[in-house]
Amino acid sequence: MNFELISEHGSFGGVQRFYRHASQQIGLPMRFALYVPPGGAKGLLVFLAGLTCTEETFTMKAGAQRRAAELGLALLMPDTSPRGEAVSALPGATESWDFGIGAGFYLDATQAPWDRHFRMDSYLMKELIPQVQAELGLDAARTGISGHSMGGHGALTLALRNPGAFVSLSAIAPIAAPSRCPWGVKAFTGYLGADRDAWPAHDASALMAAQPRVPYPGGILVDQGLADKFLVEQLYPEALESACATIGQDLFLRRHDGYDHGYYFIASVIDDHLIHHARQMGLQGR
Ligand SMILES: N[C@@H](CCC(=O)N[C@@H](CSC=O)C(=O)NCC(=O)O)C(=O)O
Repeated sequence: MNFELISEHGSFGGVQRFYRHASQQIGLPMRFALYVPPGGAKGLLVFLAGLTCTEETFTMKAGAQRRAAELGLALLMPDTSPRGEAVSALPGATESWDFGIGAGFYLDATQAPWDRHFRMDSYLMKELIPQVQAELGLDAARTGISGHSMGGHGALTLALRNPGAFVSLSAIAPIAAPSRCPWGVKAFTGYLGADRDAWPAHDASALMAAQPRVPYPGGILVDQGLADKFLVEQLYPEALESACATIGQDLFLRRHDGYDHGYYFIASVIDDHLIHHARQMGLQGR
């Protein structure tokens, strides 16, 4: 494996590792975190983090390792964008927290100068996930994807753009209709261009409404806090709800009073997401 181990830490009988590797797709070094449960992985959950996050954020703040260990789930936590001097030097890469570094939006940019390194879709789907699956001896039937906010957008869009790549799908407070919200409009304009014809292919609600068949017959789990300051302006869960209803996709959209957009909310619902994925993989849930 061409992964350089940065650190490893015992965790609930398994091991939490942090790696660096030279990414062919990104053209730069990338970091990621991988939790391997005791006894080896029976399944793999990819969790994509949100704006401003790194591979450390979900790993250190969500508290997912305890239940992952019980379920036999490995957890893969990628970074949220390319980083380094070559990226920091790009105009606009560091000026705001919702674009550029820490804000890769899990797509392949088509617009210069972003198209050179901002290739998070190809990085994940053609490079990192296949390499980690091979390392763990797992295939798509034992791989699920989830994410938070921008990462929820990433999980939904990568799953819908790549039929058969994942057996299970969930999201926490996802950006569900990026073509309609300020975060998404800014990212899509910068990375994909102002021509909106290119946007529906990266918009979860548009993708869902266009599915020729129900993509996740076991249902999709989405949790949303109602005290989330980004809910009305940025997230649009009702657009995903409507799109799922249009094609007959079961969506378990749970709205929670009193929870905001942060990691206290994620930590409060993450066990249910791990169980959802384990069940879809045919692993025994508690
Ligand atoms: N700096 C921002 C807040 C940024 C923020 O809330 N990021 C979220 C993801 S938002 C959508 O993708 C996050 O997960 N942050 C990491 C954390 O540890 O909470 C501001 O000033 O509002």
